[in-house]
Amino acid sequence: MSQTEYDSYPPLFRPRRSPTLPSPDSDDFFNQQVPDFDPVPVIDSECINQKKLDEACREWGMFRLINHGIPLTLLNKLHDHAKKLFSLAYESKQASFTPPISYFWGTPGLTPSGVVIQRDVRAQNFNWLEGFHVLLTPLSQLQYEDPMLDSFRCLLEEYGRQQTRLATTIFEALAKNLQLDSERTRAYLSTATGHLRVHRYPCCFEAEQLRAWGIDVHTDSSVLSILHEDEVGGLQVCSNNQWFDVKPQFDSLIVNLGDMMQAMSDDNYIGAKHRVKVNKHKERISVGYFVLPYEDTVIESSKYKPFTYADFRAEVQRDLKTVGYKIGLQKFKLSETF
Ligand SMILES: O=C(O)CCC(=O)C(=O)O
Ligand SMILES: [Fe+2]
Repeated sequence: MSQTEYDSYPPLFRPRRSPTLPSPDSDDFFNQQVPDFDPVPVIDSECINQKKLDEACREWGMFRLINHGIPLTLLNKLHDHAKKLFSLAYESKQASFTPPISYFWGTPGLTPSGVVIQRDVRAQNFNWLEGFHVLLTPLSQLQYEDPMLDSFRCLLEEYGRQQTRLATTIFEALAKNLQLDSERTRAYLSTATGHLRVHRYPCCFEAEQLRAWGIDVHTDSSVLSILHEDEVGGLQVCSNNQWFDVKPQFDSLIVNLGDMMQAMSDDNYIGAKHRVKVNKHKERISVGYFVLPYEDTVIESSKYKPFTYADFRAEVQRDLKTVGYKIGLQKFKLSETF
């Protein structure tokens, strides 16, 4: 890449001196080798094994979904388009996108419409990523004049439809295992809240000095998140206090449970703790789908005070502004009674 090609990077991410070329045998933490072994439990979407699904949710809060039915051509096109848009000049990305597709960088902490939440000064560590936050429901009522943007919109819409289908199937299987009654099953998943985050993780040339993360350790606030990633790798998941590299596999998806699912399951299922490493020499693209409960539905749980997603989101936004990070479910936990 020539120096001008870094025009697409947010200024803070641009190399301060010429980036060093990768040495062929370097195999350090930031110069990832794709792991041979994949630790994440596998679930076949065409024939869901309820017991295996239950175990994966209890132990990992994450599983790999195979036979998901999303055409590879759609995935390829979506990634190609995303790469093209990310390679536009940073200033033009900042200027050209408004909801329902908004551009962000440096933090995944956004308001529902995709505006970066200004965090407390103590948390001015940047996450080494940029992205498009996409609201799916309004997307279908819109057309862009720019043909490139409009074909991106069409791909996002189709991808969103596929994700809605999968999220519904997965949630029904989870609700069955948890024996949620049909009224709760209906109220706990609102596919109208579905949104996408298309990410690019730029190269981080000074990874050792900066100690940066693509995304720092977190749990998602969602009911479910469904991730598709390219072949670069970098996603890690924590299970039983140990970190594992998730093996990138272009033809499968990674599903992780969010905080809402953890609360709905009375803590029997885990909201997966995960993070993304930076890479010194390769950019990475991933696309996440996130789905929430209806905002005013009260989530009843034996472990938490009754709360709505709107309460939860307000608390998370307050925490980001005041302490700089998300405290999350802990804030709603009922004190243990002995
Ligand atoms: O890019 C990834 O692999 C993970 C993204 C993620 O964790 C998130 O957006 O919450
Ligand atoms: Fe996440």
